[in-house]
Amino acid sequence: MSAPVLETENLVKVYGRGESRFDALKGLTFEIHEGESVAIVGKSGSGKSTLMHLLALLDEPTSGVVAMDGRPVSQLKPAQVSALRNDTFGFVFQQFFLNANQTVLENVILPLKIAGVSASERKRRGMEVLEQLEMADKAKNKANDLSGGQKQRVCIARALINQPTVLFADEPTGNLDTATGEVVEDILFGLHRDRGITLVVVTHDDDLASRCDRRLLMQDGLIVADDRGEAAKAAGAGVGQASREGSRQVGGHGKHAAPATADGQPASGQDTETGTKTGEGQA
Ligand SMILES: Nc1ncnc2c1ncn2[C@@H]1O[C@H](COP(=O)(O)OP(=O)(O)OP(=O)(O)O)[C@@H](O)[C@H]1O
Repeated sequence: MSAPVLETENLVKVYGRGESRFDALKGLTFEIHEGESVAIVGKSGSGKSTLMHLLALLDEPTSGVVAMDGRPVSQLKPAQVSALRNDTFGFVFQQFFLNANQTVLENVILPLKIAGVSASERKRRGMEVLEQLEMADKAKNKANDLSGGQKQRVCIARALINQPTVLFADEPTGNLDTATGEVVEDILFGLHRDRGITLVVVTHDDDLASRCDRRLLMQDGLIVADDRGEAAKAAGAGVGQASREGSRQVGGHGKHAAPATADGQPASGQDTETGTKTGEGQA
């Protein structure tokens, strides 16, 4: 089986303190392997989004380890974490987080702008990815003019612009009607199948979850089931392997080891995060 791309060890997240303390994650140890599609499922409040934010390096754990290609993220400087996030991850959110007043193309190329890519190269790559998502004809439209499904395609295009190895999607079909949601699902699983992108999806949608290789069921801050599909089991990755393997020490360096940022430049990923979180309502 492929190498783990993400690992956690005894991951804990506590919000608040004193009487308002809330233990959102209570010590999670598991691995996500390169090329897997993983659904994080569970009731509202069980900790799904909290877990995704920690895996995606958008938030820090209270204790425990998140490791990327075997390297604990806590060993990296903030600028390195941001660069790693920007270079390796793509994000798709239920709420789209598009800038309503910018064009489709401008929204899609924002991560490249932050990364300092030249204007001509930005446009070339932006149009390329819009073509892949059959949205090139809308490149000059304002993001606000699009339908929900079109907006989510633009979000996927933006998520792909940096050629991520891991795509995180938080309720990607949550704002879409069933038919449009299926189209978006097909795009995500097509990327997973054809490009080997690792897919980590938080969802309440059983249909979407069932298309993933693996489902992590969360309950009260714990993973209470790690359900792998038959194909994964046949490949020797039966249920329980994650927790057995997870107890081993994480360390070493992999191909996603932090990019050199010795010059201490501001993290492009951090900026990207700000950029991708530009809510429509704020635009
Ligand atoms: N910033 C915060 N401060 C305090 N508590 C928080 C914070 N963020 C989340 N929580 C709490 O942590 C728990 C887990 O939240 P989380 O958003 O991870 O759940 P979820 O499973 O994704 O829920 P949903 O399906 O409703 O989105 C919830 O009880 C939530 O109220």
